[in-house]
Amino acid sequence: MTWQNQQLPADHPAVKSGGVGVLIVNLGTPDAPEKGPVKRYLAEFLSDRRVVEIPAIAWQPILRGIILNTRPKKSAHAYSQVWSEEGSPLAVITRKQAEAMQTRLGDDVTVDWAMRYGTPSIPERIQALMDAGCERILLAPLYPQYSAATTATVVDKAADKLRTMRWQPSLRTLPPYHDDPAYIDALADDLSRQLDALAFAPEVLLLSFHGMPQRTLELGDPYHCHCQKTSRLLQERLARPGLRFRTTFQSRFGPAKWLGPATDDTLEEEAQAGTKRLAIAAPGFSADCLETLEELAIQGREQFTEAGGEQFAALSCLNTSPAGLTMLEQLLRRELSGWIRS
Ligand SMILES: C=CC1=C(C)c2cc3[nH]c(cc4nc(cc5[nH]c(cc1n2)c(C)c5CCC(=O)O)C(CCC(=O)O)=C4C)c(C)c3C=C
Ligand SMILES: [Fe+2]
Ligand SMILES: [Fe+2]
Repeated sequence: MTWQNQQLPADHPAVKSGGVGVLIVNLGTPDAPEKGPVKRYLAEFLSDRRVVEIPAIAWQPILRGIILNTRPKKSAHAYSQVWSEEGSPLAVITRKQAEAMQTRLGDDVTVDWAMRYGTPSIPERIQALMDAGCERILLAPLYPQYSAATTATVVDKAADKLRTMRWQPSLRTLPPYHDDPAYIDALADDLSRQLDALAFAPEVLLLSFHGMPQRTLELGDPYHCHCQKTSRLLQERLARPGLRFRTTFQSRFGPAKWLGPATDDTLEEEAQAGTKRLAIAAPGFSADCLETLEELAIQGREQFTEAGGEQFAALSCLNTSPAGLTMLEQLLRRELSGWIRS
């Protein structure tokens, strides 16, 4: 960053300028695994019109009258099962990813992190980057597969903040990277390493992506196609004798039809069909979170073993693995091109 004060008149306020910032963003998480904080978080998340595409006049009474009075207790219990000493896994891992990027990218850039819902918020961190002199900001939503409910809503939130600013930073956004060789290589390396380290050889590797309403596919959201392409490219790289792949969608929410096949149904179906050894990976999540640590690793194991399966492993997300960080550095450097020395 450049201090330009020496060029300013003596009575001019101090201004920092000329810096480059990176803002890594993930979905968001409650501040504590308790009913109140979970309710606040869900109220913000599920009021986003990009997430629940039902007119507010119909949706808000259902959300406020039913969902926010029932779900927070259940979700808080689920969060309490995965919460760590340092906090919510999603927030902790995202912070560590940002710290690692700061180390790798060096002093040319200021790296920060934010959550789309909850804290630290996108507007607060954009302001902090501006205050630190970053006139150029690379906004990096860590969603390999684009969806309106994830990637687009991050950009919306940043734009809301920019709308309030007299002196706006220049903004770039990290494109989806679902088929980027750097991403596929990182997943292939990291998942191969994890498969090799298992005490058993799985018959099936289930690749589970977060679900979306089926309607989003019909409306033109590329999410489903991005997930299928990631899955195909990854399968080509992970092929090994005796290993079969399935691509599934998890975390169904609400009564509408969601993308399928559903992860939970598939776990049961596989066990009932005689599969005894199964591993599951979640390539669409950049960081382990409630959806992987509780829904897959805890509930998924129960579903599989109760239906007759014997050996089950939930593989970790890229998180702060060397392969994951190297990929992230590569993607960020590419998008920072022209802004920093390469
Ligand atoms: C990875 C991409 C994600 C997509 C796509 C996505 C869509 C989506 N999610 C919901 C509803 C919920 N998701 C919840 C948690 C959650 N979702 C993602 C990611 C995607 N969601 C993550 C990383 C997390 C974990 C957050 C954490 O704190 O660890 C939840 C909250 C938890 C719960 O109560 O079960 C809900 C609700 C919808 C409706 C949707 C698409 C329209
Ligand atoms: Fe979700
Ligand atoms: Fe879930």
